[in-house]
Amino acid sequence: MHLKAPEHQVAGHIAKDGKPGPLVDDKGRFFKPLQGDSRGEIEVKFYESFSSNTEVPAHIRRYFPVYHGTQAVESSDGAAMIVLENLLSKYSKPSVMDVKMGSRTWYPEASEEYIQKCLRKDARSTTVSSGFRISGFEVYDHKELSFWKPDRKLLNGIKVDGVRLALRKFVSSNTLSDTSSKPDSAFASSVYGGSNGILTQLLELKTWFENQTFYHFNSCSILIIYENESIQDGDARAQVKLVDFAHVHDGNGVIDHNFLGGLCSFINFVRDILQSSDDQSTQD
Ligand SMILES: O=P(O)(O)O[C@@H]1[C@@H](OP(=O)(O)O)[C@H](OP(=O)(O)O)[C@H](O)[C@H](OP(=O)(O)O)[C@H]1OP(=O)(O)O
Ligand SMILES: Nc1ncnc2c1ncn2[C@@H]1O[C@H](COP(=O)(O)OP(=O)(O)O)[C@@H](O)[C@H]1O
Repeated sequence: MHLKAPEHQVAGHIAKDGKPGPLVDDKGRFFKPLQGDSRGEIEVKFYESFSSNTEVPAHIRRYFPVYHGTQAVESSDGAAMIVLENLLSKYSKPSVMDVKMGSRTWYPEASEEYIQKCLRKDARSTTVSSGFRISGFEVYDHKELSFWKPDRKLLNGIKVDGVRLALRKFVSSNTLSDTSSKPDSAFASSVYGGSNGILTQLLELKTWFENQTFYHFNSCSILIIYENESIQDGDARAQVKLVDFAHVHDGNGVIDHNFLGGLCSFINFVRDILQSSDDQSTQD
């Protein structure tokens, strides 16, 4: 089995200091190392529960990676990994964004030290103010014919205006590394809009989150993906997926207000960008 590091990982842990990072194979699978601190255990428990939960409707299940169990990976010194569907295996030039949901990324059961660390990051980013933060993104630049990724440390400190700009850049075709050029939002309507677009998918997820009380998705991310190879022919292949369940807890019959609030806020940002790009094209 030939495994390699994923080409388009936009956030999260990577192989460092002797610790394994995620890997992908050529059969469409993504291997995520089981993290210590009970995180790996929690994530496996979530996937096992979710996979067998017959009350999750099929149209919601499609927003989650398919789970293929766990496996010791020889080429990674026998490290235990969670085997998932590689969400990008069918994309050739994907643009990808990771949005960490919720106005708090900590939860009362965590250690005081961990809570303080999360609180600092939440306050410095738009987590507290807007209910989500952009953890990372990568976008294909159609002028430069290459991928562009903003610096993660800079991205962690952006405020509301920075989020609006990032969401525009994510759907723009012009030179993105040039800070003086205004993002053209050329693909806003094909990616964010339409009956298969990001907004429609987010709204479908929101309807489920308004009712589901099985899980509390602490510190979980939404991945947004689209294909640049076909976007200029109007085929965006836009997808919303949920990832990172290392801090999911039982919902115990209570709505996940933290995730739901962040999702509503994120929907408003996306809707505003769609609205302003519609207004712009009417003026042109
Ligand atoms: O260790 P750090 O400071 O890089 O923090 C990780 C975060 O990176 P950040 O700097 O916030 O972008 C990282 O955030 P991203 O997934 O990169 O958005 C995770 O929150 C990670 O925790 P976990 O995988 O959810 O358990 C975080 O790891 P822990 O701090 O929970 O170990
Ligand atoms: N199933 C998947 N398929 C493809 N890419 C993925 C998948 N899961 C995660 N990723 C990529 O890896 C990144 C980190 O994943 P995540 O589960 O959040 O790891 P961590 O727990 O280290 O934060 C995501 O931002 C995304 O780029």
